[in-house]
Amino acid sequence: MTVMIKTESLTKVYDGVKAVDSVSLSVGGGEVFGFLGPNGAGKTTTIGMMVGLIEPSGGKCWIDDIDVTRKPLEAKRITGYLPDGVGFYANLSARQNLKYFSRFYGMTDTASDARITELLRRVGLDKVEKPVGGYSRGMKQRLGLAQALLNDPKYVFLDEPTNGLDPEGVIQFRNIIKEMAAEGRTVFFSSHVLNEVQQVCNTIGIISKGRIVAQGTPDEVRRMMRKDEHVTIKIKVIGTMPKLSDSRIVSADYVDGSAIITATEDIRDDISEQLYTSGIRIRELRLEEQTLEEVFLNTIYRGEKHEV
Ligand SMILES: Nc1ncnc2c1ncn2[C@@H]1O[C@H](COP(=O)(O)OP(=O)(O)OP(=O)(O)O)[C@@H](O)[C@H]1O
Repeated sequence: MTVMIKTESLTKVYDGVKAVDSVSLSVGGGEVFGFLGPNGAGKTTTIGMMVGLIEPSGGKCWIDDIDVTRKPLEAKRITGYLPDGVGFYANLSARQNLKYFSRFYGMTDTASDARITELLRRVGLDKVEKPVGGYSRGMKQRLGLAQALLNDPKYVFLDEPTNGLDPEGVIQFRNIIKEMAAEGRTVFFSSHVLNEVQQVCNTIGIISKGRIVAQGTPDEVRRMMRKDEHVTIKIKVIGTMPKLSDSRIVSADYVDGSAIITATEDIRDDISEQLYTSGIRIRELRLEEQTLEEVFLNTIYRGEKHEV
């Protein structure tokens, strides 16, 4: 897959502290990329630099081979952006708000009217006439999405789009993201909720304290993060489980015919050999897979903030 969004050592320093620290990411065309990290990790700042709103202290970002720092206007033409906490004119309707934004894209009235009608229908706001001031958070988010799609962008950046939405709103949003991907758009969206990201993303990047700590498909990230972790092995035998001796065992819990072993590496073959030699029959011997949730939680407590 061709890489269409790329950052290289993207860095932002605020008051001597690196809010974003050498972030290098690559996202393939048509992918849905989940940018995952806890509050304050640097997601908004990274996206701000990627959409040309925040000037980086260092590093580079390309969208579709356009250098965003050097040609921000060119990049904005093919980019849609839903900021965290999107703002609208409270006394105008959804249509009037979108009409106002469409002027920034230099769209003709006929073109924008047709596009706005289609987008309002898509986000389920075509029948709502009241001013946006009376909208729920979910409705405002959906209107924000329509605004982000006004210029029919190839690249869509969504900053915490499901934050504060009720479960039904989250499902609607997820479906719209899937639709956008099916239309061939590349979607980059941030979240601090792992489940959100797992449901719709082909690839994910985890940011913690300004640094990327893992990147790849959900499976790859799981494996990558597990590499320097201890492994957990579950054993069940017929009869009594004997104590095992192996210098790579970090801790062990023995209960009747079973044991849970934490070791520095996968030692199942050696365990199997030991049990076999002692004449013990194995009923179960398996490696406990770490869930992506556990990987995420372990990861976010690891990153270090680097002083300049
Ligand atoms: N304009 C600014 N001036 C100074 N510090 C800032 C500024 N913007 C962000 N920061 C700091 O940079 C760090 C990263 O913030 P950022 O908003 O990018 O994180 P985030 O992952 O988007 O979190 P959240 O989900 O809470 O918005 C935080 O420590 C924040 O306080």
